[in-house]
Amino acid sequence: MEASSEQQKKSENSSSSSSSKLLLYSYWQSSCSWRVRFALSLKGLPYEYKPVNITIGEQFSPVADFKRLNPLHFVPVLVDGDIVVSDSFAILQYLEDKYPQRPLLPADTRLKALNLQAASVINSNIQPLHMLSVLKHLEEKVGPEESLSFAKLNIEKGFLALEMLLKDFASRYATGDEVYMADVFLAPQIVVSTSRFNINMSKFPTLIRLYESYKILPEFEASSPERQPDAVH
Ligand SMILES: N[C@@H](CCC(=O)N[C@@H](CS)C(=O)NCC(=O)O)C(=O)O
Repeated sequence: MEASSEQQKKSENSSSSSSSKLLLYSYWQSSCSWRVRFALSLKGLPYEYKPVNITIGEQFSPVADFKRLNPLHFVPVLVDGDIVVSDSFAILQYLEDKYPQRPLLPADTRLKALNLQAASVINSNIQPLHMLSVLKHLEEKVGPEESLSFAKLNIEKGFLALEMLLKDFASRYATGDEVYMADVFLAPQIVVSTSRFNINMSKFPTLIRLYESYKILPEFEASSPERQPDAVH
């Protein structure tokens, strides 16, 4: 009896979140949002797009009450029924557990660790050092030139680490011939670094080569900033 009521509860829980449409709070130019859009697209999961314009402070709007979704006021946020997950790293792990189709992590433990490490370098040691609020703060306190050189220095440092980490494993994609989490983090980061921060990629031959593979992936193209409903052309 107990087992069956437990099973029923489990199936109610999963159906309550799997029957409702996924919602993604996103900003078209946000690389962190792009990672999630890319992952959703790879997994073939439809979702409703909820735009949050972080350049005009919509993430702080008391009307939208965004802090209830993410107390840090950052995009992306994924809502799956009554489950709310923020931070692209956590969101990708959540998607991996809940929607295992087209895995974002390989079964091989070494390659899995490498994917997590590469994603973490971008999530912890590159993007947070060039994010909007950090650069705005530096611009005000130290100046626009210093703020830009701080961002560039940290992107290059992170890319150098990724180049070293991946060069012996990369094939068509970062850790072999399948697209995994490292790629999902790396592809948008390369675009943002070159287009917004003018990073010269010649020092990173492995990353340049990987980008050639990303460019032609339909899931990457479909999740690109220009293809989003809030894009300004
Ligand atoms: N580690 C977080 C970082 C989130 C983050 O920094 N989001 C940026 C956009 S990529 C943001 O919302 N910035 C708004 C701000 O800086 O105020 C994630 O991967 O989701």
